[in-house]
Amino acid sequence: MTATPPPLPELVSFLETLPEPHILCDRNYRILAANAAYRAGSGRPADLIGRTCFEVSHRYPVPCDQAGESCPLARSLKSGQRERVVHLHHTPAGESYENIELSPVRGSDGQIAYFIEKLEPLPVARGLADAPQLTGRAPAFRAMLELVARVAPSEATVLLQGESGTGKELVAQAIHDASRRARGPFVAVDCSGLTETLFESELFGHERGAFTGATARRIGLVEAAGGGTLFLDEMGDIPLAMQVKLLRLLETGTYRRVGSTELLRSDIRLISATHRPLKSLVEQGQFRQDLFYRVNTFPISLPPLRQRREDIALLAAALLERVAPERHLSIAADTLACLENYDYPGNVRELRNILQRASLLCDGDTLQSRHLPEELHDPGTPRQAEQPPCRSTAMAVPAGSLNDAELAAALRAHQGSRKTLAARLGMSERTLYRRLKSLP
Ligand SMILES: Nc1ncnc2c1ncn2[C@@H]1O[C@H](COP(=O)(O)OP(=O)(O)OP(=O)(O)O)[C@@H](O)[C@H]1O
Repeated sequence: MTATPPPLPELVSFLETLPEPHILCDRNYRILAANAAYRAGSGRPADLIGRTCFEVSHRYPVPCDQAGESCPLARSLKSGQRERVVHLHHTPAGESYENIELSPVRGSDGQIAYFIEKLEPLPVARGLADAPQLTGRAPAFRAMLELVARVAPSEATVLLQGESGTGKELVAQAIHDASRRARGPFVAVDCSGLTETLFESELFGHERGAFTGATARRIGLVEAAGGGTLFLDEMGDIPLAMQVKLLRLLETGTYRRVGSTELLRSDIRLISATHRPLKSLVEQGQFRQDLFYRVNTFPISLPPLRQRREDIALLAAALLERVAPERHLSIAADTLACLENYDYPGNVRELRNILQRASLLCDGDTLQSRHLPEELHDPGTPRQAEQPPCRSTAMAVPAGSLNDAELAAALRAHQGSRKTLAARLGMSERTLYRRLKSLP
């Protein structure tokens, strides 16, 4: 390793004035200076200077890129320019995602001599269990979070794509919370099942007398979201005729209330979500191509839970705290194995519902595999066949520990298909049909 000349005192005193936490590193990852904001919030070791950034922030013995993470310093050395990444760091508040911006500083010979690293917490996500926030640390989750961190501060229109229950609404809220509009409203609209007329008046509002039943003037959701974010969930379900009006809103920033000729101006950022690939809807003529290009400016794919199984234990702990906050339940090892081995067609929502149900069935303080629904015991699928079935240590709960009244209530509250209802209740479709048939 080549010795690095001590940094100019002017550079160190400049960093000292910056309000955000900053450190100065050399090419060999050694910390040469840390500003007051970093020291104040750090709780990090007092003997920082001379230690490496990977050891202090990650407790890694080797640079991040050798530990399977992207290293902004290595990237910046290669690209010669500023690099940004999201990293999971050890902080006094536990593990926390941080937005890192690394800028190279060149010496008089034109070579990179130092790096200035700015570290800002990404308050919307946690690596460890923390109730309402996005939880996860799997590579697929981190890649998604990196995109969230990049796009949030901009005004770009975002399209979230992912299966039902992967956390699209949570991510939309996270983008809003990390944006300049965070103090403004976040208005979520479920576009599925809205007819054209209902959609138009919901979105744009209506004047008094605009149609039968319009007894008073009503502002629309676009207006309600003014200064904030409008989240359109299930974008693929918007009727074709409404797509034109939505496109006009996005292109010109203007719209009219139903029954009015007055042109109103909107100040919204649009985030939309879909579980159906919009591109194929375009090919089938069900979605306008021009609108597709307009909303697809910054697409983000949310990984299904089965593609981030390593997060299941972490998520289960976080979700259990949410569904049974007072009980501090733990999960038996074989039960966790069942949970980790299941495919989750309903994704994180299904995991949450499975845990909610299990917590109701469990009288003690440890969830056992007999508290899980039959699907998780069923050694039918190829993946489950690879491992010993969970049945070995536990007695399966008869399908449908929900009583008839609970099942009927769930049916009334559910708006999607029977398939998603079955997934949400943690039972097979077959069982659901059988139970529904026998309802009094
Ligand atoms: N990464 C995550 N960390 C913690 N909770 C999560 C995460 N992802 C999803 N959840 C939880 O899972 C549930 C479903 O999430 P959400 O409603 O955001 O999914 P969705 O993709 O919008 O679903 P749908 O397509 O059916 O509308 C919520 O309770 C949410 O809080």
